[in-house]
Amino acid sequence: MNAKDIPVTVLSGSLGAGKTTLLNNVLNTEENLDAAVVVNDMGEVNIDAELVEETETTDDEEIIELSNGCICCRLRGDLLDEVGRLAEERDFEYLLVESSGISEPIPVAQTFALGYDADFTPEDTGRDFDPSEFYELDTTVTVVNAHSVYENFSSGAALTDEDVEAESDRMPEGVVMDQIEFCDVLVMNKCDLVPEEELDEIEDVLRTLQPRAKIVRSEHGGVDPGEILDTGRFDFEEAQSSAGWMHELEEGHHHEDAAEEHGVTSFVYRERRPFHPGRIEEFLSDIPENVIRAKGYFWIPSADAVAMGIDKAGTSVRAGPNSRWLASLPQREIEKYFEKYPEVEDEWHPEWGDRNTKLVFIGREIDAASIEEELDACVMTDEELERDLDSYRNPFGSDGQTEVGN
Ligand SMILES: Nc1nc2c(ncn2[C@@H]2O[C@H](COP(=O)(O)OP(=O)(O)OP(=O)(O)O)[C@@H](O)[C@H]2O)c(=O)[nH]1
Repeated sequence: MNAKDIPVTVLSGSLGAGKTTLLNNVLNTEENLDAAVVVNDMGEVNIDAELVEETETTDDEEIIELSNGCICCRLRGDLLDEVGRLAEERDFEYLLVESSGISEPIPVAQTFALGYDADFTPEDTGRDFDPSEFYELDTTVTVVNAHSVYENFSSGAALTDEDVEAESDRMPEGVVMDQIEFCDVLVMNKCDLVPEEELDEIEDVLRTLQPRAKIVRSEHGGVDPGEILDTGRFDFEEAQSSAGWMHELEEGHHHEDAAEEHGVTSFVYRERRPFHPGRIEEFLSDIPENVIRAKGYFWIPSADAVAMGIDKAGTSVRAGPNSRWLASLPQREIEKYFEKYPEVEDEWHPEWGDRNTKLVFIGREIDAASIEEELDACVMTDEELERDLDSYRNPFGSDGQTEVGN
């Protein structure tokens, strides 16, 4: 193995701020980028990793998924385990870690900066591996949604730290503030959604909160890879002197799972039968407010060849064609796919093939049972399924994901 330290970039940012978009952008911009990627998602199903995988990854890239927990707490040992395994297996130039929207950035950074400590000994993972031997924390990046900063502060009043605290309560992660305060690069994403003349003000707010970071504006995560990879910006001494970092050192890692601490829960909805297009459209235009984020895909009969994706971030709900169902391809192609991914064949439905619905909901104190009930009511009845399926209207168009409702 190479003794050289691999620079690590840790991406943080609130739910839906655009971390995955930025990650994909960076992976696709630079040809032959020799990077390994760790994606951490809160839900049981790692939709983020699926979304990252959908974009073309070259053989040079490897994506590790860590699901159902957050890498700053419960999955911290797993993170160490995986990056240890990676370093043993092969050489690569960069390690990119996308933490879940609710991860506290400090413990994640500490994992790389300090390696094991008294609480996380190699014995915990049965591995004699200290990440700081092979990795060097290089850049901590926080992606913020410029639009939500704008929406919260557009009253014209002076912008204070309290405003941001208030915003982070709403967001609903008190973590947002930590994420802004603790980073080397602050990506102000979704600039396209903010009036041009407001951008400077938003940047001022962010700079007040985080004078040390380099602020980079972006639209759809379009950031030059050089801004976040191997920048050498992480400064252990300086980071250590920041209040949050000290606090974390003193507290140790016995904090609750960040998810529970902030009342954030998630659940997955799965269904084999299609949704009635009209009813699911209605559901999507009226998703309960405490659902902060919804992601995934569903099937409606009127769009037989394509899976409909949904993406809710803040008040915006987008839905529309996402990717083709395998079942719509020629049999020969399907067989080829089965050879490569036998698990897909295992789940194949005799009539519908791979068509199915998988939706992840993340929210603050969400009522999973009632959402499930509402979705169940969107599923087509036996009677409806007997009709000619092509006769159903597709309300989501054929042009990618577009805004639903209001
Ligand atoms: N208008 C606009 N939309 C954006 C921009 N960046 C990302 N989006 C959209 O915002 C939504 C959320 O983006 P993601 O990249 O999935 O966000 P994320 O931070 O990875 O989300 P989580 O993993 O759930 O925390 C998607 O629908 C993106 O297409 C942007 O700059 N402008």
